[in-house]
Amino acid sequence: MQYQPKNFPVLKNDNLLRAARGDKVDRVPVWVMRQAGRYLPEFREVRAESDFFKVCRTPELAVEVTMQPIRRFDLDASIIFSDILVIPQALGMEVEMRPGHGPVFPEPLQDIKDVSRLNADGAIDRLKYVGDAITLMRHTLEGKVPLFGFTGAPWTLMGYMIEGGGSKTMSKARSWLKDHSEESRNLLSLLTDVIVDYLVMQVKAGAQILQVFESSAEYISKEEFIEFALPYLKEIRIKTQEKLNKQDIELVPMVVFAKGAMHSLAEMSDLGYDVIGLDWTVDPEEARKIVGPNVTLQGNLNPQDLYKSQEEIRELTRTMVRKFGKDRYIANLGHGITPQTPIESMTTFVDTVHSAFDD
Ligand SMILES: Cc1c2[nH]c(c1CCC(=O)O)Cc1[nH]c(c(CCC(=O)O)c1C)Cc1[nH]c(c(CCC(=O)O)c1C)Cc1[nH]c(c(C)c1CCC(=O)O)C2
Repeated sequence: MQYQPKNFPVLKNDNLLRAARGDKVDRVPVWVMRQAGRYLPEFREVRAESDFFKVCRTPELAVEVTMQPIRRFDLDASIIFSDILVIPQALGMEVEMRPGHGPVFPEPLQDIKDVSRLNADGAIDRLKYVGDAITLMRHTLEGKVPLFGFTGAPWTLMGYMIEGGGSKTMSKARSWLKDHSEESRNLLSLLTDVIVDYLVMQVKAGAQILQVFESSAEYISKEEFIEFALPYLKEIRIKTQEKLNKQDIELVPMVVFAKGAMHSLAEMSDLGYDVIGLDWTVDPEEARKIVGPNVTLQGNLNPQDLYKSQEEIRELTRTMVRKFGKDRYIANLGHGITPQTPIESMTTFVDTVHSAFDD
């Protein structure tokens, strides 16, 4: 089947894009990281039938799970179902998603010589299925809400590629930064170039806003973050916009979410991203003071708070939203929603965001 990235339905609810650009909104927009996930029984049903990466690679299945939270909750954005680890796959690395364990690379990068195994030629062609899912999703959404594309950031991808999966410390990857700085920089640059082309491809396919996940920033020091993460995050923003401009494609807002890097909010506010995603460790008013008025903030309820009573969730959410204020703000959790979260808590969260300024 051919998916044509044109004649998309007109966007009806553009509150999230307006918030990202700093324009006035009718209501505070809200979406949730991992909003398509195992806390939804209909998601578990799809996953019972199909392997994780099969869902990613089959546009009809990816669109089905992307639509699931949109059907259930009054959300202001959708995010295409995929994973950050599709990039290492496209570079030739094998990645499995093991139930109850998470991602596993049977053959991680064990030595700097292994970097030569990576094959960036044709990587974007091998990721065409993500573009196809995005295009089909734009048609399926009928303009209800905007669609996010996303990518992992270079340091986070490098970490998984070296550790061979999740890690409590990322110590092997960190020792590359220390003992093989130059080779680490080469790897981070290689990833940056692929990421830029991947993001441009997603926008061409129909993504209306982009989020860059630097989820493993939490494992490195501020000094390492400034040396090995920030420059590449900046390059991604600049080069993606340059390439879109050159091809006469309208720019889309860009979000940077660096979990565990709240020590560097001032530095992040200089990267030129429209939106900074906050994890739950930072106070909304403190964050606003540090970044100034010209960037949108996104976040940041602790996902664990969704295990509290509905009354407590209402109170915490309302307080948070009122601290951020109505302008230049997108409500979200401070990280992904977790599998055991009661569905009712998600409804309470979303509806409380929308009513936070009603009186
Ligand atoms: C680090 C990272 C990964 N993937 C991602 C990140 C960055 C964000 C973050 O920090 O959470 C990003 C991601 N992964 C997924 C999305 C989909 C879109 C969304 O709804 O947000 C997004 C944006 C689906 C997924 N990706 C994964 C699931 C759950 C696995 C399953 O369905 O079997 C989902 C819904 C698996 C995954 N994928 C990854 C891990 C570590 C795991 C296992 C952890 C877990 O089991 O929750 C890598």
